[in-house]
Amino acid sequence: MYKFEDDSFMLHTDLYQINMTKTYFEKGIHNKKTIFDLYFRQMPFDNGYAVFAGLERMIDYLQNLHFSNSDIAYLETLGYEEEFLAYLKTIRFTGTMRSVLEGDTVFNNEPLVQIEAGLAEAQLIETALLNIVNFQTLIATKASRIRQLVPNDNLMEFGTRRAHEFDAALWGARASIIGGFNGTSNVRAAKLFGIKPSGTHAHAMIQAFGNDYDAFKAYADTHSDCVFLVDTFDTIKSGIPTAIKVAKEYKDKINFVGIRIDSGDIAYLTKQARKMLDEAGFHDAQIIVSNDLDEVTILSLLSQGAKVDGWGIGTKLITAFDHPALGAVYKLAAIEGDNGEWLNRIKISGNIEKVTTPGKKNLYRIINKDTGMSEGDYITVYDEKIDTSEPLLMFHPVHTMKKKLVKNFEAVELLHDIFVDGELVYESPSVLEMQKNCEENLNHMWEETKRFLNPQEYPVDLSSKLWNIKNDLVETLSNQVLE
Ligand SMILES: Nc1ncnc2c1ncn2[C@@H]1O[C@H](COP(=O)(O)OP(=O)(O)OP(=O)(O)O)[C@@H](O)[C@H]1O
Ligand SMILES: O=P(O)(O)OC[C@H]1O[C@H](OP(=O)(O)OP(=O)(O)O)[C@H](O)[C@@H]1O
Ligand SMILES: O=C(O)c1cccnc1
Repeated sequence: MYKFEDDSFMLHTDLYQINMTKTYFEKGIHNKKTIFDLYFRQMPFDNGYAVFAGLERMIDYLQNLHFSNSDIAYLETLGYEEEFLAYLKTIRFTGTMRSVLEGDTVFNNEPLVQIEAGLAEAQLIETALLNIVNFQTLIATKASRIRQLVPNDNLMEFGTRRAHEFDAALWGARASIIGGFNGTSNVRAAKLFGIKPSGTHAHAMIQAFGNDYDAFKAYADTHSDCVFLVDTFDTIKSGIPTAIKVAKEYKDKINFVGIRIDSGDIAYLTKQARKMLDEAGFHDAQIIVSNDLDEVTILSLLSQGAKVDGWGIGTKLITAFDHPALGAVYKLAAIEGDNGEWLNRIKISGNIEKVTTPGKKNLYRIINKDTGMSEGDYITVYDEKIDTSEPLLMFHPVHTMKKKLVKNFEAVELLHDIFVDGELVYESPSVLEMQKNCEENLNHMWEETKRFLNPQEYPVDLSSKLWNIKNDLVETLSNQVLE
């Protein structure tokens, strides 16, 4: 299908990255060491936390980073010169990558991924890294929001048909599992990522047989686990009674898992369904619902006392319907000076929240040892030591009068070495382990951070040392502009 057998992801970048690389190369600064930070500024869905996802794909991308022959030949047709192309051919990822882990709860304005690499290398990978993290983190976060509402129910991701093409369906399914879903209808995702495939059947099958009874029987003849879709003609008058009838006729010949309702008033219908199934003795039969569900409809259905055991959620999850982009950015924080020292770099903005935090940094989660709960995240200069034997002063980086003194705490490092000087030193766990990691992270978060609506802002603070460095740099640069 693709025209080039050696197509690579290297050109999955914005043209301006290649143009900047050309400038760096021709000016001889392409190998200067740099630090880039990847972070987002606004909490998605106005949620109190986000769930990080995308690391495994970033690793795969960086491991295979190279311009293929056809990439180079294509760039030649765009007019890039031979010497520059010869240099591009040599590019591999030889830098150091540090990252938070998949399933970690993360927050705005903290470095999630830190790349320490030559300027050209670090620049060229920006677009792909953002492309991966922005989507996967968004979907994992939405999945986790849904999971918080129904901690014990079966959550199935049904979105492939409405996803923004194949890749979104695949990686979105995986992200949903990291955020807490039990299974996905996408069989390829299940195969590739070792996750649970889940599914029932569609109206087409009932239509093919012409009536509920023949269709359910046909399904029962050909499967042991049976979930019957009961809303094709009339849920109360035909679908549910017929499902019960077939389940009684087949008794132990099938495992009557339950029914699915995909239209109508879900609160009313599930209450009726529960009554009818219970009266027939099928107390364990599950009621699964679907139809354009999201957090808001689920919350409303719960408040109406809907009787639901399983939720199939597609369109609104896989497209992150109410907040379609995370908005993560990738900013240069430091560059090597002529004598090998780090020169801090900053991007000034009229909006104080958008001013970048300069330099090579470390990120810690401050866990209160008395409560086991997280007091906030704390960003330091990379070689700064946190003295856990002394109380720690945490203060809001913009509204500095908001402060607290934390005692008896531990500082857990959140950025892990993934590549060191080009060598992969990290092995990704299974997707289910990532889901477990997410649950464990959430166990350290206060309910006030996790609540669905208007959560409390989670502190992401700078150490005094880093705060001073940032403010001094802002001061110096704004004075320069004035002069
Ligand atoms: N009791 C309820 N309270 C709140 N929302 C509900 C309730 N029951 C269903 N919904 C939601 O209302 C919307 C109904 O959409 P719509 O009118 O398109 O469905 P429908 O006509 O019942 O079914 P369809 O068009 O799929 O055959 C869906 O998003 C559904 O999840
Ligand atoms: O509603 P979602 O959250 O996206 O979940 C997936 C939907 O996909 C199927 O519908 P189908 O493609 O047959 O369309 P329809 O039910 O909207 O007619 C299924 O019956 C669900 O309703
Ligand atoms: O298995 C199902 O019921 C299913 C799968 C995809 C989309 N809608 C429903």
